[in-house]
Amino acid sequence: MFHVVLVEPEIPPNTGNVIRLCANTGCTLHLIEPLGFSMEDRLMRRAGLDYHEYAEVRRHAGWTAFVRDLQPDPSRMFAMTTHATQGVYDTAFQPGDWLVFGAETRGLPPALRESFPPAQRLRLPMVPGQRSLNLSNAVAVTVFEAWRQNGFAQPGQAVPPRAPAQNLAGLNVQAG
Ligand SMILES: C[S@@+](CC[C@H](N)C(=O)[O-])C[C@H]1O[C@@H](n2cnc3c(N)ncnc32)[C@H](O)[C@@H]1O
Repeated sequence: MFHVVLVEPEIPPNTGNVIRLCANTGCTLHLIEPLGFSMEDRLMRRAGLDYHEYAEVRRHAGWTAFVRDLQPDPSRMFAMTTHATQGVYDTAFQPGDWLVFGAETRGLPPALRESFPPAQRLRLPMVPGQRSLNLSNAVAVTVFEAWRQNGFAQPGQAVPPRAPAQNLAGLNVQAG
């Protein structure tokens, strides 16, 4: 459905959780090296519960190699960062979009982050004073918002038309 891109992830269970999430939601996972662990790491495998057999996981030697080899459409790539003003919930996602996440302790490298147009740098809301979400949680809520917008379409299935959103009083409101 979507491409999830983890740039230089560091903590094995986070990547394991994301492998499982990608299997659950039909996303392709791209891991941008260097990784902070071995793919054989026990904690990563336990979190992934061998879901890597069900998720497509591709490794890339670095960001440059990733872009060169896959040539993702730059207009459909989104950098997930706390250094953004555009909200995930104000963005319209399409099947095949590329959702790019930074490393646990460092986030996205500033030069890479700044290479995305401001409208494609997206932030998840947090209450004031919070630094960031856990990486695998950030991936999960972003993928589910993007998937929700696309009617939870299944692989090989056309995207169902969006039903009008309803407010709490049950009145139709304009879909955002
Ligand atoms: C644990 S966070 C990185 C924290 C890092 N110290 C920083 O300041 O960016 C790991 C990744 O999760 C994603 N993330 C976490 N919280 C986020 C938020 N509120 N909005 C958007 N992305 C977020 C980003 O891709 C981030 O690079």
